[in-house]
Amino acid sequence: MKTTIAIIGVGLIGGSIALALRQNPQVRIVGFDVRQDCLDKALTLGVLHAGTTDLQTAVREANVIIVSAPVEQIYKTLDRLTTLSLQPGVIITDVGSTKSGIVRYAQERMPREVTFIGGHPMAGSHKSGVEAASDRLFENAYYVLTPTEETEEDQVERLASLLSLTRAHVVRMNPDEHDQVVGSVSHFPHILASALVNLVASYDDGNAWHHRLAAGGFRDITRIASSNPRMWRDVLLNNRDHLLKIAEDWSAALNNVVELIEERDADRIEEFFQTARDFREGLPERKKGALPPLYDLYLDIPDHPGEIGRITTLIGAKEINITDIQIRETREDTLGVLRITFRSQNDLEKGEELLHYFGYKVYRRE
Ligand SMILES: NC(=O)c1ccc[n+]([C@@H]2O[C@H](COP(=O)([O-])OP(=O)(O)OC[C@H]3O[C@@H](n4cnc5c(N)ncnc54)[C@H](O)[C@@H]3O)[C@@H](O)[C@H]2O)c1
Ligand SMILES: O=C(O)C(=O)C[C@]1(C(=O)O)C=C[C@@H](O)C=C1
Repeated sequence: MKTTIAIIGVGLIGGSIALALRQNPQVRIVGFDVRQDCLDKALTLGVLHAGTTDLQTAVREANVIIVSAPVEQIYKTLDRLTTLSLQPGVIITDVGSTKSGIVRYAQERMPREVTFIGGHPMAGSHKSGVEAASDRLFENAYYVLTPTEETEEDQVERLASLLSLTRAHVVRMNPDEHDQVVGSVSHFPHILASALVNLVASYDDGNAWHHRLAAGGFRDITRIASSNPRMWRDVLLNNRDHLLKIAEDWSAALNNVVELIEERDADRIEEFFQTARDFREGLPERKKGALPPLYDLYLDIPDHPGEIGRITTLIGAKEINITDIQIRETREDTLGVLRITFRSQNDLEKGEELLHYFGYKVYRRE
């Protein structure tokens, strides 16, 4: 029997879930978005079977409704869903980056015949929109579900079994515990990355060497500062209490380091870095499959006519397959950053070696 899934908000996350679920031929995906252009793109990319800007049409036949809009819009969507005609036994879930507020809100409003189960796939990107969606975005990531004591077990199992098509590890957590943990490993790092970028930007106003010299380290730690500002505005406002506590702990931790520098305490400064390194090295690695960004290579190119042609000729001559090539930015009119997307890991490695051999400075990360 066919299962109909309604995806409410067909962007990066909604689109990625849709792509993963539609691999099962028994699944039919109907998308709803407030923007017709997002639906058009999703239909062109083969993400949806059907798309509509009418919420009632999207959810009428749905057995599972996945709300994948920005957090504030999740609340509004839940309100609207309570007024619409839904299938008996329907499961509604969301993908919001915060959980306590949303789960409480749903519990207070959803009628008995509807099961709401909070959800949060712990993978994503600083990119937005369905064009960045991938069927393997969640592969080997954790997908957190936050059922409550009242949630029927067979409904949780039904949803977990459906979501296993994303190849994520579906786990269960209490919503408040989720918000504390994710606050420290995801939300707070986004604050730090953006605060650091803003600090350097303010220095850069007086001395433009700051952005010119910003190299690998700065780029690595600030990638997530390129994320969608609206999304993160909602996340911070929704995880206020945990974030305020984490910010307090952070201030104390930073003050500790400042003291060590003031006291010129070489041993403890080294210990500080060693402790961080040990924990960082122990983090589980996500072994993903063909997620396209894994095959991206970035290289600085001189702004000479014919330079890109030379690079593609070198790559083509060695029969290395590329799927995309893009000029990312131009620095100081002398250097540009070229992103080359290779078809496979093997192609990427061969391309990297070749370009390095010909004297190009190549990076795996932007
Ligand atoms: N980006 C990430 O890394 C990430 C990871 C996990 C979870 N999330 C969560 O997923 C959700 C979506 O994030 P995203 O990165 O996919 O954003 P996105 O901007 O790529 O997509 C959001 C989509 O929702 C649509 N939308 C906006 N308001 C809507 C409404 N009222 N009803 C229906 N659709 C609406 C937008 O038009 C857009 O197509 C957010 O709640 C976010 O917290 C994001
Ligand atoms: O990879 C990124 O760019 C992300 O920020 C993904 C990330 C994260 O912080 O890890 C961001 C928000 C989510 O809710 C889940 C995952």
